[in-house]
Amino acid sequence: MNNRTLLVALGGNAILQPKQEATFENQLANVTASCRILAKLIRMGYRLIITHGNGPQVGNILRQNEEARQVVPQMPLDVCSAESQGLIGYMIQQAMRNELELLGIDKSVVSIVTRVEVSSDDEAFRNPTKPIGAFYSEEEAQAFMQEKGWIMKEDANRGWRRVVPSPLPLHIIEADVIAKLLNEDQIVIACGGGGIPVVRKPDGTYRGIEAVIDKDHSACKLAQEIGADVLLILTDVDNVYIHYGRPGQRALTRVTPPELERFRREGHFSEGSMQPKIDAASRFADSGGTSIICSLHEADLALEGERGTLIMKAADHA
Ligand SMILES: Nc1ncnc2c1ncn2[C@@H]1O[C@H](COP(=O)(O)OP(=O)(O)O)[C@@H](O)[C@H]1O
Ligand SMILES: NC(=O)OP(=O)(O)O
Repeated sequence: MNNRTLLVALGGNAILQPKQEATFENQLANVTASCRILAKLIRMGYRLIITHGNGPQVGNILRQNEEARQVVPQMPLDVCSAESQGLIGYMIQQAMRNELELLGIDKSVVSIVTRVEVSSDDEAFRNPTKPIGAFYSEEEAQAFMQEKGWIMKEDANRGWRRVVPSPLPLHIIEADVIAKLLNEDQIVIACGGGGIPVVRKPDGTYRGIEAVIDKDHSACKLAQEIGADVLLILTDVDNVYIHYGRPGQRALTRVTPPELERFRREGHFSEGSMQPKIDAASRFADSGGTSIICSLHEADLALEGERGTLIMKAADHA
């Protein structure tokens, strides 16, 4: 048995695949399958903190609010993020507890509504880049931009999506309580959807701000603040690749942050998908931790060093 602390960042596909309708049933089925895999890691003896994306969900909650605003008051985007933490946290909490029950493991699972400090001066507020909600065709996107004033961009050749500001996380406000729960052997779901963005006022109080933080960036920050051993970024590809999807494609198995930086400059990683994972993994490795990017389905093998892309500082590779 080992007692290492894993911060698991669950990718969007673990909750909703791009072509699926965003029904509760579809999402719960995906989350249940994902929790079956995560439960194996708990059986292997790892202590787990789970964080997750919320792009499709927070976009849909925002749209529900906008469409229903003649009937019920509209909530701001930070509140929509909080709602998405509850929605997804509930699904993971229920599915994970059920999977543990089936394995005869008596551990409780708890979701924390997590606030994350950002700067109101972050340049992201002038340049929205974070895709949320559903995918649309170019014609639909043009109509939304004209009629509703949305800012929309093409997302990795999969269609057009609305984009919102995505500032960098500065501090996980609930980090202390997350660490305490972990020490009490609880499985903690935290920083969902990158956390609820808030800014600190001069008097030390906080207020929410309308944005969606990238979950990979917050996962790295939380992993650093609670002293996790491994940042495990689970997605739908088995490795990070160079020349991805092109002739000469090659899987990276062990790599250092400076090597990744060289590959980034050569243009190997897509901005809206792999790049935030690379940034988060490199930053965590630079601060002395181990990062792994791998397929959700191979998480256990990746932790044994048999699959996935391992990112560590150069000296640790020796
Ligand atoms: N160099 C690369 N190596 C591997 N995958 C890449 C690369 N560049 C872009 N990708 C894309 O990144 C995707 C994973 O990112 P994303 O869709 O944001 O995942 P998630 O929703 O799981 O966080 C993969 O499906 C792949 O298409
Ligand atoms: N907040 C966030 O990064 O969500 P996705 O991973 O779903 O884009």
